[in-house]
Amino acid sequence: MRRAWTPDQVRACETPLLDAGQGDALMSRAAAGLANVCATELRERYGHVYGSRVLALVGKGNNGGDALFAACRLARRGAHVTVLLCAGRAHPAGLRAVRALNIDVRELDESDDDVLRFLLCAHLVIDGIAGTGARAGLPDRLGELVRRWRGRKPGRQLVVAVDVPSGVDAGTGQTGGSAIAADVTVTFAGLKTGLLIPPAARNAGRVEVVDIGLELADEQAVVLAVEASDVAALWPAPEPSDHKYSRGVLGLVAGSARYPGAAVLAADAAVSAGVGMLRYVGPDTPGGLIAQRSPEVVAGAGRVQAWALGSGVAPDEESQVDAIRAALDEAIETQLPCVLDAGAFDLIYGPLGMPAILTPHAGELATLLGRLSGTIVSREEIEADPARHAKSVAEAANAVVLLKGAHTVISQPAGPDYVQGPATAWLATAGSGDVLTGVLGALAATAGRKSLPQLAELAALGSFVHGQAALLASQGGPLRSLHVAAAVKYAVTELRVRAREEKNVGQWQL
Ligand SMILES: NC(=O)C1=CN([C@@H]2O[C@H](COP(=O)(O)OP(=O)(O)OC[C@H]3O[C@@H](n4cnc5c(N)ncnc54)[C@H](O)[C@@H]3O)[C@@H](O)[C@H]2O)[C@@H](O)CC1
Ligand SMILES: Nc1ncnc2c1ncn2[C@@H]1O[C@H](COP(=O)(O)OP(=O)(O)O)[C@@H](O)[C@H]1O
Ligand SMILES: [K+]
Repeated sequence: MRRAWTPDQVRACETPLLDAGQGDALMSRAAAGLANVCATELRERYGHVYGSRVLALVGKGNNGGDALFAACRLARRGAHVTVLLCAGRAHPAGLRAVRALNIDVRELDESDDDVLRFLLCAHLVIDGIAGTGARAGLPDRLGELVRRWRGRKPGRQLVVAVDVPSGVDAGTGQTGGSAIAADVTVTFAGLKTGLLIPPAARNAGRVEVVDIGLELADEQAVVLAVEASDVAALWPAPEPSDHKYSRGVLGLVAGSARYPGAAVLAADAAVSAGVGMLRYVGPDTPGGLIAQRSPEVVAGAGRVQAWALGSGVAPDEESQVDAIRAALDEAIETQLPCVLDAGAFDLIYGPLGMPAILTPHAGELATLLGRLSGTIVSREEIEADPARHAKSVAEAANAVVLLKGAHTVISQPAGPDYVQGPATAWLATAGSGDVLTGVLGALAATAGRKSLPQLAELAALGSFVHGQAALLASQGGPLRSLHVAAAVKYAVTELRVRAREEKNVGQWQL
């Protein structure tokens, strides 16, 4: 599991060390780790550190201090370093150190063309403008220069951000008007929440963590991300004594005459994800299509351990809307977990009476937010701060909210958020959300876990595997949602086999 902590948590962890006079040692470790990553990246991209042109952008805080000490280390290894002071002042000891090495130090009072020339000619730009102490957005002139640089940036140029990309809010993940887009972010002690949360997560690039001797407690992390090594342990697997009913039956109310495909895709995905049994509730179209494609599926209502409701159900499809209502009533009575999508959102007016995962995209989240809390928010506003808006709906609906998008944000009323990064943008195609509903439904039915924190973890697991299946289906090119559904089986199998091989254990020992 990847874990992230708020800047305040990291600061609280630093304080005792700073009080004990360890500040210089922390910065020295941070700078050493940063310089090592920069050197490795330079060697990989250009073959050498010696002779490479490095530009360090330096703000007035400790983030700039890290950049200055790292710049010294690179200069000692033969790099041609230029320092650009972006805020007039800079970390005094760091500045003394670069001056002692006769490193070229410039200020932002150079002309725009000169600053742009420095930015465009460097092999490596180190972004030490601002770190965890900063707000979103860059100061006006700097922001404008960064925008112009981004528009003309050479493809091979490397940008390494110190701790967080400048211009992002290290806590909330907001980016303001302008921010640095890094290839690599070298962060200290542990990930800051803004490195996982979109839109800032897009600016971070690959994130490397440098150990500077702080101990952040795993259980206090507030943003998590499921990764490949978690799947084998978390994915519900049958015991030798299991049968189809003990494994878990999923009820699916999805699809309609207008949108039959949604039901076919969700059913296919649930079967591919290894549900004990799937019961499909709905009209002959799409019921007949499901029977043709997935003969494992049983038609008609019956006892289930979870419901997946709403994909491809239009509000005027009365019989399907009634079936969703009946399933919700049953779920409230017996506390069955439900996965709610699309057409099921129209039936949510307040806190839900059963454990549930809602799977809106940004437009659907905007509608839910309006209905549940009277807040009018546009799709764009949600995309600029998805974690906050997902949390509002999670609280108002007392449910897990999985907000779909390039990054998937999973929020719950109390407990950590999860953010799953994009696996492949080819997944942005019709029907891929219906596949996700099927995967989540299968997990809810077979995991036997229904507290909201457990459902949030399952939602993150389902989202991660959905992405892995998309990678298998895509192979770097276009994909069909139907193929993503089929690939769910292979994604789970591959990750389980890999874990078995790594642990060198037998078939039943995971
Ligand atoms: N405190 C420590 O012990 C350690 C801190 N480290 C570094 O220190 C950083 C935090 O240092 P600071 O608290 O000095 O904070 P920053 O280096 O983020 O600087 C904050 C200052 O930048 C200015 N600023 C605010 N928003 C800005 C923006 N959007 N663009 C440009 N400038 C802006 C403000 O005047 C603010 O005072 C961390 O991110 C990390 O890089 C590391 O050296 C490791 C040890
Ligand atoms: N740019 C993107 N990169 C990666 N994944 C994406 C991107 N855009 C959308 N997705 C994912 O694709 C799926 C789309 O779901 P949804 O919007 O419900 O589509 P549909 O209703 O057609 O099934 C979600 O899982 C979402 O997270
Ligand atoms: K930075």
